[in-house]
Amino acid sequence: MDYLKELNPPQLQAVEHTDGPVMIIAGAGSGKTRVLTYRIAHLIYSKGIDPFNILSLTFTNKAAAEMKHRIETLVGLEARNTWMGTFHSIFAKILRVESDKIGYPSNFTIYDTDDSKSLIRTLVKEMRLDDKVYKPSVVLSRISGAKNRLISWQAYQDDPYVKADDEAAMRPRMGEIYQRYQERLFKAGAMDFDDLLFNTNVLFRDHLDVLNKYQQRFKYVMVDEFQDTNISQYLITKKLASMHQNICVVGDDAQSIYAFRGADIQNILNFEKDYPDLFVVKLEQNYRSTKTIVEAANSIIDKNKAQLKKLVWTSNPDGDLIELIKATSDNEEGRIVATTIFEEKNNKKLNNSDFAILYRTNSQSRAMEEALRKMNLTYKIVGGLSFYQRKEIKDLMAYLRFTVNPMDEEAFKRIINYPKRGIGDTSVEKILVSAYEHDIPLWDVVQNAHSFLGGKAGSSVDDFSTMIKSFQIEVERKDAFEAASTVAKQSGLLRELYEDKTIEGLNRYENVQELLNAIKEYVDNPENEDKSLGAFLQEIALLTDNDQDKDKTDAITLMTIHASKGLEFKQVFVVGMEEDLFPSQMMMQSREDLEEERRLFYVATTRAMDKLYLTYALTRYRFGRLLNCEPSRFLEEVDPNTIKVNKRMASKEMPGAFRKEGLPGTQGFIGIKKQAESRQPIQLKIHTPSPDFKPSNTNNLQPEQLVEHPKFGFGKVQKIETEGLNKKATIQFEHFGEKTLLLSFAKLRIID
Ligand SMILES: Nc1ncnc2c1ncn2[C@@H]1O[C@H](COP(=O)(O)OP(=O)(O)OP(=O)(O)O)[C@@H](O)[C@H]1O
Ligand SMILES: [Mg+2]
Repeated sequence: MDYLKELNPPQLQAVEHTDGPVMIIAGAGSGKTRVLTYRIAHLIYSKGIDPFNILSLTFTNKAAAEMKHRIETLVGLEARNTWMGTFHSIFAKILRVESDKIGYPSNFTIYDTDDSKSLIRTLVKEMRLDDKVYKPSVVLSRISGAKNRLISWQAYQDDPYVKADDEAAMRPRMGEIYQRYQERLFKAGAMDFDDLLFNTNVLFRDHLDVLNKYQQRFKYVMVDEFQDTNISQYLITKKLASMHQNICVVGDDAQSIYAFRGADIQNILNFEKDYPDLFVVKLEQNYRSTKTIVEAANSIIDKNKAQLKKLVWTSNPDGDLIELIKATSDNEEGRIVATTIFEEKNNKKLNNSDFAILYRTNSQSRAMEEALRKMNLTYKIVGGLSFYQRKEIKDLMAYLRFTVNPMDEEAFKRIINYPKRGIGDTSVEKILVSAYEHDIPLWDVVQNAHSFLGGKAGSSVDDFSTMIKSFQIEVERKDAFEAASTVAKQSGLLRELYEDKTIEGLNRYENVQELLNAIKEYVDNPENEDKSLGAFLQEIALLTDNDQDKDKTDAITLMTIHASKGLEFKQVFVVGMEEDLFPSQMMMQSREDLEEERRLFYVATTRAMDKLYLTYALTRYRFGRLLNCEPSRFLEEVDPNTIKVNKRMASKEMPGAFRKEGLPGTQGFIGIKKQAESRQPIQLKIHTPSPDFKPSNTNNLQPEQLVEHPKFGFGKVQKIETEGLNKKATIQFEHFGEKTLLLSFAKLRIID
């Protein structure tokens, strides 16, 4: 076959070894995803396997769509019939068919994070607990963590260690909330994201006939990004493949970046134990990036202790050195990135889509966006506050959800009095409480609410339920688009938005129209067999933030590093390379955390094909304050032979104010500049803190005291000044000269 020529010998081996368990653990850009794609094509084309018998699990829906598309070009339209998608979307599809086995309606709702938090907030209130202690996000992450480890609420409550943990955290009633949360979800005919995995496990555990059906169906199982599967995902996959044992997993332990969500590197190690006759393939040649980038990435990941050693090399050209760019502020960082893209585009005749800007946290996009807009560069943000998280969209979606599943409590809360129909919070609470306490389905209570509400509120609720019933008839008779259009109009939602003539109001109106467009597109797409509203809603609930690049115009991609996994771009900017931002301050509790941050840095650098830029700012607005920043320790870990300081920017004069201030972090990198220009290996004079380094309380710091700074080393305090709310210390450092540091940010150890 011709397409097999597009593979190197080990890749070919992996593609042709179709039967029995196969594992490929290999570095970034070595063609793991390509192997999976070609393997599926090969199964269909050469082995005559029915695409319906092939299951492949990808990390994002976007990755699945891309793979499908590629397979289609290799073997034709038949490829559409393979089962391909994220764990969540595939399992939701199965659960929809089998829901009755676990007591759920087939049109169950999928709660997103906001719905889950809102439910938790309600529960905490009902239980009269302090919502500062039982913060919805904290409670949810605790529940989510338990579910990802397949700990049911019963097991949770019975486990003395878990209990002790919660008691230590002053949350003794956590187990009870978990229980109530599950009960309420069940009553609402709803599952949260974690339930999609948890309940699939339950389904397969308790219904062997169902398991057997899917085991027979999935003769071939494949998993991409295997390093980021959690135990719950792994168990389901293993069960599904256990009949035919034709399972192929590919991944890279160096790119495992979801430990905080329960992903477990242990899965890779267990895989060898679970399948003793495992066929292991090594891929070592990187096809994606230049030599410089591959060497830099290798030098970064080398610093991690916990990793499976592997070789990554490339026969690609050396390419340009990595450019290190220093900016005085986050806004200047944005401007430099935008200007550089503008110039590179013109010089090298590149498209916008050849560029990506990657950051550690979503909020960093703002400065980038402003700068790109000023230069008229088209961009798209992947993730962040996405279309489907906007209020007006959630409102209409809630109407649609409630019509399809009138037990959906969170949808109910959103729409019962929106647009306003004179039903106050007390009435709503009464409805919810009677449903909950008397264990009557919410919809039944709503339909009979006039009996206990009376007055205006009672008749309003009556009108509401009559309206919903008329929507339900629409949904039964019509396709998703027609039904949704009726709902948008007759609920009063469109009118409400239409009457708001402010720019924001107009935008919201257009957004709702845009949602209707999307539903139309869904209905018109021949690939979607089920054109019902229920089917559309399920598809939307499973769209992860990472998938929403609907518009296909040529745009620069802005995204978090987490979302960039598996992707590649000609030129990549990793911005905000600063201590406390990347590595993230939030995530730095232990050595393992630092290693996970480093793997994230490895993922970021390995997205680049031709050119990589690392940028940092000396000041940045965070948490509503202007902070001084230090360059990230990761910058020192990159092989100095692969990096240079961007000369144009380095020679640019910094504004006077910054020069005088003598901001921390500048000195070491001026060192870099000189040496990089003469192409010598870079030696940074950054101080290594004493092993017992612990920042002291500097409230009473006095002149003449001796201090240690983690980067600048030892120094003597010259003077202390107060400016507004900020206290500054001028310190004479042994090797770094005099520096003025803001005491609220500088980490100093007082030496007594
Ligand atoms: N044998 C090959 N010949 C030519 N190009 C190849 C070959 N193998 C892989 N590539 C190309 O190299 C790039 C990286 O491949 P791929 O995305 O499959 O790598 P990966 O190992 O999945 O990377 P990641 O770890 O980042 O997910 C792609 O553009 C792919 O088309
Ligand atoms: Mg890949």
